[in-house]
Amino acid sequence: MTIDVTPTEDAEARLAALVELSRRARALADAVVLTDVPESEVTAVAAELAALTERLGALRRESPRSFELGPGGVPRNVGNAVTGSANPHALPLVVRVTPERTVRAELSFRPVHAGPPASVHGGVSAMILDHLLGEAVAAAGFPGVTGTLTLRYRRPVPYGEPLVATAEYTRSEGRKTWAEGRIALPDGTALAEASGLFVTPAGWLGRGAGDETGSKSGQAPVRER
Ligand SMILES: CCCCCCCCCCCC(=O)SCCNC(=O)CCNC(=O)[C@H](O)C(C)(C)COP(=O)(O)OP(=O)(O)OC[C@H]1O[C@@H](n2cnc3c(N)ncnc32)[C@H](O)[C@@H]1OP(=O)(O)O
Repeated sequence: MTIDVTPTEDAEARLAALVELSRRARALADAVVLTDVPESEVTAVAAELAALTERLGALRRESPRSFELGPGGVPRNVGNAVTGSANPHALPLVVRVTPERTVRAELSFRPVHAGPPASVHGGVSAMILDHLLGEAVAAAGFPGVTGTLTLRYRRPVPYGEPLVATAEYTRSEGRKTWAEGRIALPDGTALAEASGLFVTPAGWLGRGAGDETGSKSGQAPVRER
């Protein structure tokens, strides 16, 4: 098979193509869980998908893309399972830091996230809240990895409807930092609430967090403790 990727290809144009591919892959996943076409058609599509998967696999990376600096030195993580625009698994969640250093994301779950009838799987909500709480501690200057995460599911979380997820730092003690967050209806009605303890790995102190190779990720440095 001919591999149509050359070393001279513009990296940003290629990333844009991967973002579009991921968007279409998400639409495909929703089509799969909703389709009612006959078995022969399902089988034919599966065969086409197998061929497409083989084409993409002709040249593989060791692992998905991780933190990197985009245009203008802005850090990004396009391969992330929650926020990665180039990861079909991601919503992708777009997280904004408010002037008060809380974090906020507008989101809408899709049919592929279904758990109980007509609502989102609790583990999917937990994944979103885990990430958002992680963003909140990072925004406060205490980036870390999740130590514990506690959820309270108040009401079924619908898919296909606009929702709002928010989170904020609450306190810090040594390398431990706590945060709280929730997924809510646009009117503020809480559907799922989370609290979490994040631990800053000792190796992150004194440099950009989440960067195993140094501070070039551009992430906020860890705050003095
Ligand atoms: C700009 C872009 C932003 C980007 C922002 C991106 C946000 C991403 C958010 C995603 C977050 C994830 O999913 S992270 C992935 C899921 N989490 C993980 O994979 C973590 C795996 N676990 C580990 O790596 C480790 O166990 C650590 C780092 C958590 C802890 O190891 P350690 O550093 O050796 O910790 P250790 O010295 O034993 O303990 C330090 C202190 O923390 C406490 N401690 C340690 N672990 C725990 C725990 N699980 N639950 C409670 N407490 C704990 C200890 O009791 C101790 O308290 P004391 O005695 O001092 O009082």
